[in-house]
Amino acid sequence: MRKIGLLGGTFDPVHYGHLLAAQVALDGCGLDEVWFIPTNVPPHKPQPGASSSHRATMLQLALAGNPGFRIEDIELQKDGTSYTIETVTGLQHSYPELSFLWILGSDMIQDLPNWREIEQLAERISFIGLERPDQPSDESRLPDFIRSRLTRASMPPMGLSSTAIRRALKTGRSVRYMLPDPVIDYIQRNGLYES
Ligand SMILES: Nc1ncnc2c1ncn2[C@@H]1O[C@H](COP(=O)(O)OP(=O)(O)OP(=O)(O)O)[C@@H](O)[C@H]1O
Ligand SMILES: O=C(O)c1ccc[n+]([C@@H]2O[C@H](COP(=O)([O-])O)[C@@H](O)[C@H]2O)c1
Repeated sequence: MRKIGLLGGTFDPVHYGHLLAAQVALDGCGLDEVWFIPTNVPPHKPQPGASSSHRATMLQLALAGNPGFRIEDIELQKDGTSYTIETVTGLQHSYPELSFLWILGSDMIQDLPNWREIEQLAERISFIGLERPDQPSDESRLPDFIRSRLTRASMPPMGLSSTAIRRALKTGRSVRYMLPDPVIDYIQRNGLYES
């Protein structure tokens, strides 16, 4: 069965932390591909600063040239909040021949017990967790049913976040080398994150 890693996120904007996380999961966990899933409305954070269409275009620019990466727009096709249980159920229904794993950083690992229908989600899919330097996760605090479905992939710690990038852009500081140049050009051409 082909193994597909799913990296869900707001990608507001996409940055090298996302891209490296996807690449180490691909290489380290024997995945065939990683699909990036931009949320419509994220469940546990404020509305994104950029529209769905801008976030999807930035993602497209960032993924160009990597045959192992692609965008899956299932969440953008639906109105309202994007719950992972619905996304995973939908993808497993559409692609019964594929095996899916959900990739997430340590901030989200800590948050898993609060996700919608997490027991059912953990029965459907296992998780690949990556440490973020600023947000260490304590696995011993996770319930057994999540811990038993969690594999770690090791990643050179990258203290990048979309929040820090939006803040830098707002105050006119450079974001060079934090995200791909074509994405920076797109942000500037479209005047994103200025206010
Ligand atoms: N630097 C990073 N290292 C490892 N994982 C990351 C990193 N940045 C984001 N991720 C993971 O990628 C997924 C999508 O993240 P998201 O799009 O919310 O980015 P973010 O940088 O956390 O955004 P924001 O700062 O707006 O909250 C999440 O699982 C998150 O934990
Ligand atoms: O399904 C849930 O309850 C749930 C709660 C929080 C986050 N998620 C998913 O986790 C991914 C990363 O979330 P975020 O907030 O860091 O963009 C994204 O795909 C979200 O839809 C999902």
